[in-house]
Amino acid sequence: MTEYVKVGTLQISKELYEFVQSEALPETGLSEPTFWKDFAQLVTDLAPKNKALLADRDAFQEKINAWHKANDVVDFQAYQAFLKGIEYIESPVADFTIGTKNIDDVITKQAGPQLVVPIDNARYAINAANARWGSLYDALYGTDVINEENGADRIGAYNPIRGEKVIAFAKDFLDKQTPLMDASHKSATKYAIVNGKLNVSLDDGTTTSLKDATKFVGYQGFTENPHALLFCNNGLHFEIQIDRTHAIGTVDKAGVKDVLIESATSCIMDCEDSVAAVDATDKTLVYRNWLGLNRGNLSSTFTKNGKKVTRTLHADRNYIGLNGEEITLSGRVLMFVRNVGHLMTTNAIIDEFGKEIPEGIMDCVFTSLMAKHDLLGNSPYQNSQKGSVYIVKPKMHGSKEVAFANELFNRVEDMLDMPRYTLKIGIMDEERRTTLNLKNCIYEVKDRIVFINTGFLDRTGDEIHTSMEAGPMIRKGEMKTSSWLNGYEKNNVHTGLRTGMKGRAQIGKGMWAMPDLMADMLAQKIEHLQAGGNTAWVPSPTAATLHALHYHEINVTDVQAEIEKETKDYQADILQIPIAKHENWSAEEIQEELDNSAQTLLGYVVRWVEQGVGCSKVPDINDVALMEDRATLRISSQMLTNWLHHGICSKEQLINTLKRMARIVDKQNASDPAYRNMAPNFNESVAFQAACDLVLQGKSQPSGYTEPILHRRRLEAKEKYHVKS
Ligand SMILES: CC(=O)SCCNC(=O)CCNC(=O)[C@H](O)C(C)(C)COP(=O)(O)OP(=O)(O)OC[C@H]1O[C@@H](n2cnc3c(N)ncnc32)[C@H](O)[C@@H]1OP(=O)(O)O
Ligand SMILES: O=CC(=O)O
Ligand SMILES: [Mg+2]
Repeated sequence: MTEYVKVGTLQISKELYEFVQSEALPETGLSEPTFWKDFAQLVTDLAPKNKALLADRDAFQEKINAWHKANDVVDFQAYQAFLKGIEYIESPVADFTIGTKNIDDVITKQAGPQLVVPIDNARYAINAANARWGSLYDALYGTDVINEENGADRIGAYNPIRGEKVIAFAKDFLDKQTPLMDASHKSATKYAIVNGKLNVSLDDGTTTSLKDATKFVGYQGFTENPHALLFCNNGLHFEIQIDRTHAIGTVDKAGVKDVLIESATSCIMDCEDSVAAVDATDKTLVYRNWLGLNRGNLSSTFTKNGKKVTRTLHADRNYIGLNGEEITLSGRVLMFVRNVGHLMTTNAIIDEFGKEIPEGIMDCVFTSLMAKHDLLGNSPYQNSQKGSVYIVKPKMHGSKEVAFANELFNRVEDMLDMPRYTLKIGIMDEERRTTLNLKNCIYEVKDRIVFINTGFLDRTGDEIHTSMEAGPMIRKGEMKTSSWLNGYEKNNVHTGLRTGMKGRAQIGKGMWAMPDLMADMLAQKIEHLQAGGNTAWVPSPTAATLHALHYHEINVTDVQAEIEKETKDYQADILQIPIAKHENWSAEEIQEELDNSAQTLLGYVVRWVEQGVGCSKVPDINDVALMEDRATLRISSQMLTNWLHHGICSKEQLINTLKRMARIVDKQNASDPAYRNMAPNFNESVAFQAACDLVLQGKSQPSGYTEPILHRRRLEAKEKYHVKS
């Protein structure tokens, strides 16, 4: 049972209250009574507006459902006119350019990977903050980028055959991005700095230098014996690291032990879809970790490979420039924090009417409050060099909801005594009404926006839910190549560029959701840059290091300059509903799709509900480990709901599929001592019941979101299994 402290008209969970009083508020210059008084007023003023916006969502959905029941979607003109008539498609505002100021260079000048991490996991979150720099040798050695042919397997201790392949790959990278005049880095025997230039001795006794001397920018150590050489290419850095006493350096002709890559330039510390935070205890952990990141003192101690490790934030990296000047590069990513959207309420704080307050309002206040410590220099490290706080706001539908976020940000700035537009916003373009009205959405925050990003996973869930009544949807795997999705991706980049984001903001692309398939990522994710994205999401630091290689290959600014010339309007593509021509599906194909969705859904839900894990690697039907979070769950649950609704499968078939897949998921988790089987007592399993709710009640879930059911069932599980809340 949550214990509350009454402060003015609010009741605040004791745990959260004490955390704010003793850890978050001190050294912010804010007075506690004023803080809570302002907080109460904020809730009084904004909670009703928040509620009204949610009612608008429901009203739109009802109208759309009714239209589909009464009309044939093939009549595209009528459909488009209907959406305009109900103002689901808004009238576009006049052309404008964003005017955001005080944005860090990472956003305006550096194209690079964006890592996402569940913030409730301190070990991962610190790792993510430190993922600015990553070892190329480790990223190659540990993943399938280097194949296991000809004895190069990954098993056991260091395999020199594999090591050779790693080194060859890395030297090919050097030859491509920082080529030598008439020689390969593979022939280098010594690197030195002579007269402010890189001098490379070769194994034939000659010396050479770089083809483009400007790419070499600094070093560590001595000119005769540097231990790090710093290069910059397309705005991203990397180091050749030299150590002739190191196990790898000793067998390398030039003593090279590694290539250190500037990897995740920015990172999203996620309070949303990758965490399971359902009550005051969970939310306090989320806020405490974010505070620790902003105060620079978050640490995590754990045992790895039999050794006790304490992980803390990395310091900056220092080099000597070619004129002897000192160069300092950040040792950490630029941190964004993703708040929750407008939907959920939280029992961590109860308002004057005895009601839970909107969680999005609470997140905005507290994540901004923690970030004030960064602004005030209460940390040995600085996140923003420009005095900004970077908040990602997900799951907004249309421009009125963005305007509401802007109002909330204004109010929070006033409350926390921050200059106007300190709080920057990243808009997730991941709901259909935002995609269709993206220009208007950007306009509402034109002086604080720093990114738009295609959250294609949520967006796919919303596509299915919005058009639930239009017909059965195409299979999950076909979504990627569908017209609406391609139109949506293009529209995002074009709208960003037309509103002046080139050189001013991030235009981001979505998550690589197969964390173990790094060879495929390396082959495919370059498309995100070719499509004009100056950042794209990766699930792990290793993926960030490998994805960074793409930014060395392609100069995104040049790509954006080309795309800027195009004038196509993508609305007609975006409105192509992905209805299936299902008549040709065989029984096997249908069952295969049901199995696949049911397996990933159960594999994710069981850990969420029973263990409070918000992001998991779950094997699909082909044993490919997929990153599953609440957005991928939204897709699989809405997919199953849609097929059930349109009679592609029966309820009995669906439940039998879930039961069969539950047994498989139980087996997959057999080695986890904390795991509770779902089979055979399905009625006893809170997780299995949650999965059934998600599918059977999917039609009535707001926008097809999974949060309401997950939260309810997680709270039930916490009570049943006596987990502290
Ligand atoms: C649609 C959307 O909203 S997408 C955004 C939400 N998704 C995410 O945030 C995905 C983030 N990624 C993750 O949470 C994880 O990578 C998962 C759950 C997918 C896989 O986790 P695991 O199964 O533990 O991964 P795995 O065993 O391969 O790797 C663990 C190691 O990698 C590190 N790691 C993995 N992912 C991350 C990450 N995102 N950030 C930092 N470190 C990470 C861990 O710290 C750990 O290293 P350590 O032992 O030195 O601490
Ligand atoms: O948040 C990301 C998404 O794809 O959804
Ligand atoms: Mg999302």
